[in-house]
Amino acid sequence: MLTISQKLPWMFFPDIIPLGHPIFDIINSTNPEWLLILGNSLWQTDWDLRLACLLLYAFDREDNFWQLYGDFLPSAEECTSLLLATESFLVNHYLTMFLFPIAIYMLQEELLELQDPKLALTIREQQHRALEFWEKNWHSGVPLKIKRLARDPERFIWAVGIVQSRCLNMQLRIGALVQDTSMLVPYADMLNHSFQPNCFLHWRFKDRMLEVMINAGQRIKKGDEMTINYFSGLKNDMLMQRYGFSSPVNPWDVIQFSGNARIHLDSFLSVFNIAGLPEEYYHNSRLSNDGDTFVDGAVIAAARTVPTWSDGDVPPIPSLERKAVKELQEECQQMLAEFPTNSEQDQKLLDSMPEASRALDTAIKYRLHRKLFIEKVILALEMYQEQILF
Ligand SMILES: C[S@@+](CC[C@H](N)C(=O)[O-])C[C@H]1O[C@@H](n2cnc3c(N)ncnc32)[C@H](O)[C@@H]1O
Repeated sequence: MLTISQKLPWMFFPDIIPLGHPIFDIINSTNPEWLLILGNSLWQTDWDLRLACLLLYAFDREDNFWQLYGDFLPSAEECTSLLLATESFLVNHYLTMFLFPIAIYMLQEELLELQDPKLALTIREQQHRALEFWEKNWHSGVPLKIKRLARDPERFIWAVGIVQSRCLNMQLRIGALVQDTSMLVPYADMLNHSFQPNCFLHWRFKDRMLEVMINAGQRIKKGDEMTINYFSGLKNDMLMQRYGFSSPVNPWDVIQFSGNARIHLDSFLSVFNIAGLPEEYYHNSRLSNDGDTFVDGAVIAAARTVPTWSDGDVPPIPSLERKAVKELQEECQQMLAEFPTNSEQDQKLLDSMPEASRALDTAIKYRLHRKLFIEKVILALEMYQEQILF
């Protein structure tokens, strides 16, 4: 396990850096504040740069476990982190598939394929930040024992991508001290994320062990995948920033509506048998028909994101409710129309390039997931207006 904590002396557990090693000074020059969510970004502080330095140091130390574990980590080509997105020559599939019979090659940026300029900009900023850090600390005059940790910026940016996508951020109690800590935990870092996980992680402070526990009410059969919830409440753009994946059924995803139309939350929730409070909405499938698979995280997200009247504001009137549904659907259609491609084209594009780089594949899936989410909201609104019962 590699851990780095916020407060001085930042504890290494185990403590692997000998006093006086120059990597110690490089880590010490970073901002030790821990995980702030500022605006749209999760990383205004340097926990990832600090842990990347530590990881690179661990790889370099002879007979260290991390030299072996490195074989389990994804290579730059395999890692989904968008920090590794590059400029690449990509066959312009829209043109080849839909307009021209001959392949037209164009210089495309993988990040543009997100079809989300704000997210692309954030990732670009993250890339520059990592690059600047490498340039500052890996200049030509540094000693060989630093130089060989990351001979080129790609190696350092890969380490930051690994750290961001595989690190756990936890509050640990060690003795009387409670520390905000970033940890790379071998094997636990192989667990995938789920919005309905069957496991969770627990820090056993007595013997400093991280346990994988099974969630209450869950059974894991042989062959079942064990999953955990990386972070509650992360929208797809945030999941992309940190982990390089997105989901079409992320219950936390959001659509920013700008019109005045609103529907009644209680009637919407009851049509889809969604129960609980906004922070813990769940689908009460026992109340639904057998085999009802329509409600998933996307419909739960719709309940959170569609503008609604709160209880007691105004009584629901069917004709007004239907009018509001229409307006909300039109706004969703407008959002879909503003994308340069539709979901069908995105899916075809994905199917047509099984050899695409991980970053490109991830970027196209992200924009596809966005569209599938909006389409599901449109459909949910359609079903709602058909089923409003008063
Ligand atoms: C902590 S690692 C999990 C183990 C990883 N799948 C592996 O093979 O080593 C995090 C990475 O796994 C992938 N991942 C985790 N959960 C996922 C999910 N629900 N959907 C798609 N990719 C996921 C993403 O690439 C993410 O960056």
